[in-house]
Amino acid sequence: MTMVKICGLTEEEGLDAAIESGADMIGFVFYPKSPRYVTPERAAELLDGLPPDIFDDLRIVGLFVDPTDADLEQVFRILRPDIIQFHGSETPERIEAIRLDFAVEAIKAIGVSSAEDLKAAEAYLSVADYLLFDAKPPKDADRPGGHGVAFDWTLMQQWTHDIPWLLAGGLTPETVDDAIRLSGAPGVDVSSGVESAPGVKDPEKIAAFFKAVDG
Ligand SMILES: O=C(O)c1ccccc1N[C@@H]1O[C@H](COP(=O)(O)O)[C@@H](O)[C@H]1O
Repeated sequence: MTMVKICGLTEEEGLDAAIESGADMIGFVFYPKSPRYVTPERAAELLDGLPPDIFDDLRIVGLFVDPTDADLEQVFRILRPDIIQFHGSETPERIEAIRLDFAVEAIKAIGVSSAEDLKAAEAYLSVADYLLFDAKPPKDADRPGGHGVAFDWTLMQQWTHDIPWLLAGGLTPETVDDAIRLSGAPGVDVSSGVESAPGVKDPEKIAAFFKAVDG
């Protein structure tokens, strides 16, 4: 079974569609420059209405970009993500320290445009619980992800390490089956590809995405 993460949830409709479709992970973006930014209070409000047994099979991911301890504390005072997604330039040492201090698992996002980027990712093997391979952002971008941009999925055929990993970047219901086949990904992560507008998830696209993954 391919692991699926739906990221950048802001509204009940998208959250319900992700859960009904069987998401393994759902992500909240705690990066203020993102159109998918939510306050910790809003994320907690969205989660509060859910039956407790949902969390037996669903992991909550908090996405941060180069967070300070204060950024993390501000969120952890209100809700406790199971996993932090590090989507900035965090060093392996910084991730290791946060993992221990906040007793949380870690996804490290790696921007990929060449095989050299895969080599650089090896530095995170001992400190991350998962790696997430995403396209690099466009040059003038004000945020490092969530642009709907894909990279050459076949590059991932060179990745041979055992660590669990997710493929991200520009995935859609139309492309995800090819992406899995060409990359060999054990998991996929999508945000803009299942939206009707930036920050607005489309329940029909979420359902179609899962259908394509399972297909
Ligand atoms: O979604 C964002 O706005 C965002 C902001 C800052 C860092 C990462 C962000 N999104 C993540 O980027 C990848 C790929 O997204 P997409 O499917 O291409 O839209 C994914 O992990 C998002 O969660």
